Amino acid sequence: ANFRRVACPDGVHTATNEACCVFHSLADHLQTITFNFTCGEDAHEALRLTFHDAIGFSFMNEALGGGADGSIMIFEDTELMDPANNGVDDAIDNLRPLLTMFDISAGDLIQFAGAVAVSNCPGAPKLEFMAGRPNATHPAALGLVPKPEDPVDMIFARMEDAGFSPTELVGLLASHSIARSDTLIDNRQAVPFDSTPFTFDTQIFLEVLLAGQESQTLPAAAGEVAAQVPNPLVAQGEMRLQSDFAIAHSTESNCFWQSLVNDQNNMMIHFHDAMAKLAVVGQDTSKMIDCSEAIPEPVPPVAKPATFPAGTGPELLQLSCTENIPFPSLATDPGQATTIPECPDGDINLNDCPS
Ligand code: HEM
Ligand SMILES: [Ca+2]
Ligand SMILES: [Mn+2]
Repeated sequence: ANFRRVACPDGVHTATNEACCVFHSLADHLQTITFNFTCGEDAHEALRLTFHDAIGFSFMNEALGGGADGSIMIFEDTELMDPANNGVDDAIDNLRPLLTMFDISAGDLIQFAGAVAVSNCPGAPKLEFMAGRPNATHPAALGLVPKPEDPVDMIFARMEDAGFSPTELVGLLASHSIARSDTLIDNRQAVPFDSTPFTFDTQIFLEVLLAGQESQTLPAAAGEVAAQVPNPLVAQGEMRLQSDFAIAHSTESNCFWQSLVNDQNNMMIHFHDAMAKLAVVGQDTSKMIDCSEAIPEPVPPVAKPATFPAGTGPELLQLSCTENIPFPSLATDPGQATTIPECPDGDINLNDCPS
């Protein structure tokens, strides 16, 4: 191992490899300006963007896309015609100015920003970052990004064609622990997928297993199935993606999904490993340089086991795994139905979030 560090041109940082210097500076900018060291909306959307760029790849036909190559930013006008990419324009708009401020490719920017973003979320693992993605020369074909209303076998086939098993997909879906929809429900923003959208915890794996009671619209929106944690008067309840529900119950993935409930450590490992793969889809890693050192140390997990949200309980569990795996015994949060915070600081009114 090379233990010498080089002094970076910015006069502030040192790096194991000169090629990593720019990422140390970029991390500072992302943290202080773009994300404000917070696991908020902009961080969530930056993480989502890593997937929507990288999944534009097909082993069956490599002409369809270059994977994690920045094409979604470089050819935004084309790729955003795919309805599966609804909403990713916000992340692209946030990040695009950095392309002119830092000497980096669009693909590197997207994957690096996602890895820095998630470090702000309590309980996220420290992700890897390999530098050196050449800029995309053509857009990815439309139709490569899974949609929540797609049949689960179609989703698995699409993921397999990009190199991911059902287990790896479940690992990636830990991301839906810090996720809210802006586009699926008419006239609604930031509808959360679990009761703790600013904490990278296993609540998503638990709450998707609870019997549905209420959808956000009647009938449910395309890609939505009813969720258990309802809309209290003061704020909005959560929604379930049809795809998360189907993946939680498919025989290909249901036992693994269920096993992640209250297993923070295993969730972190599987998310870490699958993200390492996702970040280099379509890339020749032998030509890349490991700049993981530029990723900030993540905020540690909150020391709280998974719990049934207030007003729910084990009687609502729908378990389809037929292997004899005991389900963890979990407490139920006390009090009236859970009110899900809308801001990272715990405020329940989206209009009051610090920007
Ligand atoms: C079967 C595959 C997947 C489907 C169908 C899916 C679908 C969706 C949908 C419909 C939304 C809401 C977008 C909106 O309305 O604003 C969303 C949000 C999100 N997804 Fe996924 N997703 C999938 C996999 C992934 C993966 C692999 C990642 C990981 C990198 C990811 C990360 C996120 C994040 C972080 C958000 C939240 C964005 C925000 O809060 O603004 N998703 N996903
Ligand atoms: Ca969560
Ligand atoms: Mn959003």
